[in-house]
Amino acid sequence: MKCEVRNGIYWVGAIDWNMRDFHGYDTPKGTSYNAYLIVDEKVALVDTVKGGFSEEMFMGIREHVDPSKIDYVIVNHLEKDHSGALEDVMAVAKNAKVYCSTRARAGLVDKYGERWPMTAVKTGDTLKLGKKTLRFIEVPMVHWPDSMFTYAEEDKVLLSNDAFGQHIATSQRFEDQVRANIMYDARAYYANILMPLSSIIAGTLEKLPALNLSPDIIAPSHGLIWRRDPGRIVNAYTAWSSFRPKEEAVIAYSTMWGLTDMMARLIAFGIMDEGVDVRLYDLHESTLASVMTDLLEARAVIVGSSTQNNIMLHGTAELMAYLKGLRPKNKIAAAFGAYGWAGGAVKEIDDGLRAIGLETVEPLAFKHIMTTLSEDDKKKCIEFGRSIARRIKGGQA
Ligand SMILES: Cc1cc2nc3c(=O)[nH]c(=O)nc-3n(C[C@H](O)[C@H](O)[C@H](O)COP(=O)(O)O)c2cc1C
Repeated sequence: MKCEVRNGIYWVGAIDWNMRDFHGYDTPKGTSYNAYLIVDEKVALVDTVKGGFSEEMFMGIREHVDPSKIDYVIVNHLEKDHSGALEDVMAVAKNAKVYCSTRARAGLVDKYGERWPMTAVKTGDTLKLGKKTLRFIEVPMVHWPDSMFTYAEEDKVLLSNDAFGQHIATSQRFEDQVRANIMYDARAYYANILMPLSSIIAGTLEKLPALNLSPDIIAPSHGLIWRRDPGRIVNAYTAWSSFRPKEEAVIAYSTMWGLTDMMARLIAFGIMDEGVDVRLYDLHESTLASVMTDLLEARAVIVGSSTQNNIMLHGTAELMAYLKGLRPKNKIAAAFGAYGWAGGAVKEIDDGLRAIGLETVEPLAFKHIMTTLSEDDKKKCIEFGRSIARRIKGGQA
C-alpha cells in the first residue's frame, strides 16, 4: 500500500485489525503500528512495527526502496510494538546505523548487545539525509523513559511516536479521510495509557514552542495521521494533561441483585435534574477503558458497589485498581452502595478514592437485605446526585 505523508516521507507500517487487548486496555477497533520511511540521498526508517508484522512493513518499504538500502533506523521508542521488527530490519539493512535516545540505546544493548552501530542522540541533535534534516527531541515518559520525537524539519512533519496516537485500524491513513470522530479514540488512548503521565506531558507541551516546532503534520505511531489542523490534537492534550474538566459526571458501579443499580439510576436523575451531563456504567457490563475515556473529562466520578463477603464486588475492585494506576486528578469523588448487615464495600471505596487524592464527598450507603428502596431512600439518592451536580457547577453542595 502506497501512502505519502509528505514529500518523500512514506507510511510503511502495519494494520493490526484484530488487536483487542493492548497491555490490558480494551482496543475494540484494533490498531496500527506506524513506521515511516524517509527517502532522500540517504534513506531513514523511523520506528518499525510489532514483531510478526515485519513482512507487511517490508512490502511498504519495497514500494519505494530496496530495504537493504536503508541507511538509518531511528528508534523513537523501545516498546515492542515499535521496535519488535528491528532485528528483521537490521538483518536486511546490513549497513544501517541505529539512532535513538541514550536510554533507548541502553535498552537495545541490553537486549541485542553491541550488534549494530548505535548512536545516542539528545534534544536538538540533527541528522542530515540530503536535503532533509531530522531533528530529535527527547520526551522522557511520553510514554517511557526512552521516548523521543523525530521532526522532519523542512517538511514540518512531527513523528511523535506514542504521543497523539489512537488505537484504531482503518483502511485510511489520515484523520481527515475518516468519517468517524477520531477525537473519541484519541481520548480513549490518552485516558487509558497516558493519563498517569499527565504532569510530564503538560511540561513537555509547554517546552515545545521554545524548540521552534511548528508541525503541519503530526504522524503518531498508532492510528491516523493528523494533517488537517494538527493543533486540535495538541490543544486536546493540553486540556487532558491539565485535567481541565467539563460539567459532567460518571457513575460506575457493580450490583448483585439490582439495589445498587437502582441507587445509581436515581443519583443520575438527580444529576440530570441539575442540568449536568452524566454517564452510567454497570461495571460487569462495561469495559474499564470506556469508563476511563469518559472519566478523563468529567468533573465527578461516583463509584458504587454492594457488599459481598465484607468487601466490594470484583468489578468495582478492578475499577479502583485501574483508577489507582491511572491517577486522575481534579475530580469530585463519591462512594455509594447497598449492604445487608455489616457492610464494608462503601467504606472501602471511599478509602480508596481518598487514597487516590480525589475530593471526596460524604458517601451514601443503605442497609437493605431485600432489593427495594423506601421512598425516603429514593429521595436521598436523588438529592445525593443533585448535591454532586451543584458542586460540579461550582456552587454550594
Ligand atoms: C453472596 C452474598 C454475600 C453477601 N455478603 C454480605 C456481607 O458480607 N455484608 C453485608 O453487609 N451484606 C452482604 N450481602 C448482602 C447484600 O450486600 C445486600 O443484599 C445488598 O442490598 C445487595 O445489593 P445489590 O442488589 O446492589 O447487590 C451479601 C449478599 C450476597 C448475595
